[in-house]
Amino acid sequence: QLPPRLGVETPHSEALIQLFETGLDKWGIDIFKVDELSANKPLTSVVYAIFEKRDFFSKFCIHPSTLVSYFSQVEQHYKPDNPYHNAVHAADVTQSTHVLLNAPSIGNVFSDLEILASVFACAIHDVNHPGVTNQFLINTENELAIMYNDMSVLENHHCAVAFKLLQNPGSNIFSQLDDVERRQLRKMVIDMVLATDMSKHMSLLADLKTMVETKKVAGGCLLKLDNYSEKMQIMQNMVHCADLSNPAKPLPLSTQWVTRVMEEFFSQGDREKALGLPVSPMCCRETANVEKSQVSFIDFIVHPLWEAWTELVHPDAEDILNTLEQNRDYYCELSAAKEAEAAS
Ligand SMILES: COc1ccc(-c2ccn(CCC(=O)N3CCOCC3)n2)cc1OC1CCCC1
Ligand SMILES: [Mg+2]
Ligand SMILES: [Zn+2]
Repeated sequence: QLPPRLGVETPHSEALIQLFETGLDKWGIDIFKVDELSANKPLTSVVYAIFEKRDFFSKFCIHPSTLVSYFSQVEQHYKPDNPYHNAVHAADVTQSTHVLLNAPSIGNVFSDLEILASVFACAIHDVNHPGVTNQFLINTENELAIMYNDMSVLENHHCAVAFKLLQNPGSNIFSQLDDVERRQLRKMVIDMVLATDMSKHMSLLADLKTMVETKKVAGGCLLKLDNYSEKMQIMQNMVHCADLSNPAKPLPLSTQWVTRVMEEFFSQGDREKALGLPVSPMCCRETANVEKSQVSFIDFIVHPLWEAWTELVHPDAEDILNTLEQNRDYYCELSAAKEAEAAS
């Protein structure tokens, strides 16, 4: 028999259905409200709503109860005590990618299987995140760093956990795919999740810029990309953009994410201090300059990436880039005001 609407038991199901009716396809849905209304099952409810909206249940013969069984386990494997890397972040990145996929200029570029892979990759991209960086795991010779030989340690772990959970009884949402599709999906998901490792950022962005230049030459429209590597480049950058989309969301959402990521960094800094390790950049709660860090993060990482993405899908992401630039100015002014206050 069918699971509850949106796959989650909550006293606020009507309000949640309303919120998805108006906001699921919008950049800037209040994902923290989704967390509240879904009784802290934001990921399961967001994935269920997207699968329903994209008709994935029938396209891929997925029984709703199988989806709920699998993503409830995935959701449980996101650590709720992480201020940042928790199921709300996973739901946020998944819903953000769902919106990016709706851009008219990439409307007919991706197959249903590629869209399924992208949505799935986002949902699981940080599963079982320990709330510390790859560098911390390497520096402390954590068993995960030993397991993955210091290479994209977290991102390899997220993939492995997600695919292991698929093997639990009644949880294999891909059981009705044929072997070729299942192998293709697995490869696409691994390629996307491993690309969320910040150490891949510069090469990913360089390739995106090259593609944008080529696209310009080809008369402005996105070619019907035929080879896997070009398509995968766009999918990897799309998921990476969504993973780095906090500063490009409406300010009330963006500031909440800043508080959360800093809290997670500061607790890592506390642990490094207690271990007698050098405290990582931006992880010292006494000396970190939160606003300045956001401005440099936007100037050196987020804006260049979103500028390239906006060119690729021109003009579909103009509003997102504008919001990013407004938010950057806000943090810049806040930083200057703090400095002025400190000087007075
Ligand atoms: C809301 O603010 C942020 C939101 C997201 C990020 C961010 C950076 C890289 N990623 C991708 C995943 C990754 O590689 N990480 C996860 C964060 O820790 C570093 C390794 N995500 C950074 C953010 O702010 C910066 C960190 C402190 C001030 C500037
Ligand atoms: Mg990650
Ligand atoms: Zn992430």
